Amino acid sequence: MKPVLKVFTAEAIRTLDRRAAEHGVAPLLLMESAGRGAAAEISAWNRGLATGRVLAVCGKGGNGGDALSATRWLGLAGADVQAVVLGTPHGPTAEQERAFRASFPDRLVAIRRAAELNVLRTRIAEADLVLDGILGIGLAQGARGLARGAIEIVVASGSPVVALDLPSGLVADCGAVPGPAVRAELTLAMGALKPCHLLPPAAGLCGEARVVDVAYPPSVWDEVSPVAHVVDASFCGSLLPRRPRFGHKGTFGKILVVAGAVGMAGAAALCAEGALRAGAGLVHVLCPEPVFPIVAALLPEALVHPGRAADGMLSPEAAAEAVRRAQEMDLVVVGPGLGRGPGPKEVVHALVASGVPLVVDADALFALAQDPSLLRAGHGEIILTPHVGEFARLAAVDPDEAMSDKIRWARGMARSSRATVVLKGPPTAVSGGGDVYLTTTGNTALAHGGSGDVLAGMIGGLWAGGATPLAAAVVGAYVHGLAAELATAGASERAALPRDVVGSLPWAFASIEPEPRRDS
Ligand SMILES: NC(=O)C1=CN([C@@H]2O[C@H](COP(=O)(O)OP(=O)(O)OC[C@H]3O[C@@H](n4cnc5c(N)ncnc54)[C@H](O)[C@@H]3O)[C@@H](O)[C@H]2O)[C@@H](O)CC1
Ligand SMILES: [K+]
Repeated sequence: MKPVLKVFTAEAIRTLDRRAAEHGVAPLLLMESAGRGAAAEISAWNRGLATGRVLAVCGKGGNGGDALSATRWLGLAGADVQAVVLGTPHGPTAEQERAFRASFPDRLVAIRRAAELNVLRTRIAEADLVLDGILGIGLAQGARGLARGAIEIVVASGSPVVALDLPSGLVADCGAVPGPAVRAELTLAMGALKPCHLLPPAAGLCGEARVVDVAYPPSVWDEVSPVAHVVDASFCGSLLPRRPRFGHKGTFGKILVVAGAVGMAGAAALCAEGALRAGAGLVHVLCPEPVFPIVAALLPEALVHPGRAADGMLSPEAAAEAVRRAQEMDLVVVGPGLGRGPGPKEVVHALVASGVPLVVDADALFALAQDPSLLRAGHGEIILTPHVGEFARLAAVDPDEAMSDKIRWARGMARSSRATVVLKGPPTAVSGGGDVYLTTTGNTALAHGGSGDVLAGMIGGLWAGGATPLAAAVVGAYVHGLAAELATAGASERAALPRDVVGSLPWAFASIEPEPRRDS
């Protein structure tokens, strides 16, 4: 079983191509393996469309060659195939053009000028399925010229599209959509996933993304490093902290949750429950005195302490108590529903300065963003759990840029702050400054206020239970998403709430726990 799915940049794929050629594997052999694999995948995906009228729209580069090869194989299997080639192909793509003409005479038309694009319009109207081979990883900016015209025609046609490697018009290495781009029902990533298959908004144009094997010599994979890893259940299961059979509540970690304000008592309760359900032995909550009875009533398992309050929030005077209580714990989760003002700011700054291990979430991220230098000066271990908006404020970057390039940004902030960064999803990107891990579990049930509070608590619970900060963050994000999926099995994503998600955690954890579930 593959523990993780690796994600590669366009540059890494070009290195694979180059090294394969240096090992003596001709580009045409790679292209043919990609094309044949794509044809098999398309047939498995929808046999009816794969044996109907199939039109390949091909650029002059390698992506066009993939489409010509795949379509030739579909034609050999009985499909009624046509190809439109834009411009004059070179290299292996020219070989593919010759092979296509030889196999299906009069079924290939070459377009050299924009004025001839009407041919494409006519052919598309007659097709049941379009294979998009206009542009692949060769695109670094918005498509221009013939390619752009062809993309616009494919989009306007509304025909079902299978994209080869990536929907034309996308840039492989990020989720940005720099110009007109094809919307595919199925995208066949050649050799490996690229960031555009995972990151919004580009990932929204890929439809279902599947990987097609390309016949690289196995050794060349060792010569490139993935830019990210998509984690799965077995990988997360292997990262779970062990639960010794004779363990007691002290064995599994003591956590202080510093959270809540008037009107946001639920955030503190959801966070504490997330920590308990992620396995923490003891969870204390420090919240402003006015909400103390509510938090205590919401969660009988937590030990709740009333903190000094001003304006319905913790007051600056509560900072000393927060630090004192923190020092008796394994770690602190600070931020959910904490509010914004001098009290929360003072509390957060004092906790960061104290050096206690911290999960910093929500309003505590806001307090940190007011003085990010504090983060770099802090000497304790810190996990930051921002959503894109919070991240943008902390890193002083445009939110759209942070979202579409979150692999790079998560790693960059982890490096500059020396914290573990959880840049929340979908997908969620986690990095401790080295590898970046993506979790793709979850659904729109998580798009309700309160979800993040549960996640911050879970990460704290896993960390206190013995996971490394990176493992706690990865497993927390993965299982949080799984719990949302379980909470919506046979139920509506719109109606499932964070408390349903938190209630599904026992089953979500069970689905990743390796057997046996306990150590003796
Ligand atoms: N070894 C190989 O030959 C393999 C090729 N593969 C395929 O080859 C693709 C990469 O091939 P290429 O490097 O030729 O790249 P592409 O096929 O993505 O496109 C390159 C072409 O696009 C044009 N172009 C670049 N920027 C443009 C812009 N802004 N507007 C319009 N046109 C633009 C270039 O002039 C060039 O002709 C992969 O995506 C994949 O589909 C893979 O199947 C793996 C094996
Ligand atoms: K394409």
